[in-house]
Amino acid sequence: MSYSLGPNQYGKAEVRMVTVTRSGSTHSMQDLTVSTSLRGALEATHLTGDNSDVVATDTQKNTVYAFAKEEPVGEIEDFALRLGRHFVDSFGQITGARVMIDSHPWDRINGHAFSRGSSEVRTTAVTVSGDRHWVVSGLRDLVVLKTTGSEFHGFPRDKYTTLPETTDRILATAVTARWRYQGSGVSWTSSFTSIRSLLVETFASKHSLSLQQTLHAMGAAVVEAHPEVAEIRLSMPNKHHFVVDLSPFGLENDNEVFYAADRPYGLIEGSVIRDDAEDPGDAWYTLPAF
Ligand SMILES: O=c1[nH]c(=O)c2[nH]c(=O)[nH]c2[nH]1
Repeated sequence: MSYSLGPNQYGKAEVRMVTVTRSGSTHSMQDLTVSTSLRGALEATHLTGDNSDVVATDTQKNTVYAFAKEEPVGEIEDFALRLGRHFVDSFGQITGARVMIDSHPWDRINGHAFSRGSSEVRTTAVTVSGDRHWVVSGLRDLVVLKTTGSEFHGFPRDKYTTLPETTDRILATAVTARWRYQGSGVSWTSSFTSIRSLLVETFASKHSLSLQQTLHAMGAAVVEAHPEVAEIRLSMPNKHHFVVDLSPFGLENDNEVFYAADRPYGLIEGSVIRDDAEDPGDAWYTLPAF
């Protein structure tokens, strides 16, 4: 029986870091979760335990904190690019680095006090390899709901089908979106802000015959308006709201009282890819599926 070492990577996952910058009595903060992951000539540690090429995950964590002090963190994409570039350029045996950052929102109360924002998270995953890099940004847990403008009917019925057809239902989901940038000179935050509003506005305004159709419309709106986006992937759980049967109580329920089920949920996932999208190269550097 023979075998060999397969693809591998290693790093520090979920480094929690809060930074404060002060401009007189007005303070600003960033609340980040940073994960680093390195690839390269790392056979020795796996095969013999020789660690001479292993940049310790503890060192990776320290680098995150030190970089935040040495230069303002700025936009998460730029911070991730600086970190990834550092690992690849500083260590000959490290050929690839992926830095993933989640940014957790806080709302300002006054100059130096904040309240935790929604559970929505802004994300980026930057991969550096040789002298190339890929930036995949997105968001997670963008929870949206509409009380009308959603139908679901025309699906096949067999002996296991009980779902009634509907021409008016609640549609709710928690959007995870990731989009791969192409080209250069992207203004990360303005691109993010515009993409986020397109997702929200399309969800709200597009009359829905299925969550699949809504997902595709949301992705298409982004790709149409943003030439810097090569591809967008969306993962959208169908947060079912079932009309409660009130007939046992002699009451009619005219789409007014719902049971908000938390599981199971339909999970609708899909992507929209620009026809002339830049090739992301090596499969390792493409997005994980959804
Ligand atoms: O928008 C929907 N898509 C489905 O595929 C599906 N399946 C289901 O039971 N309800 C729904 N709703």
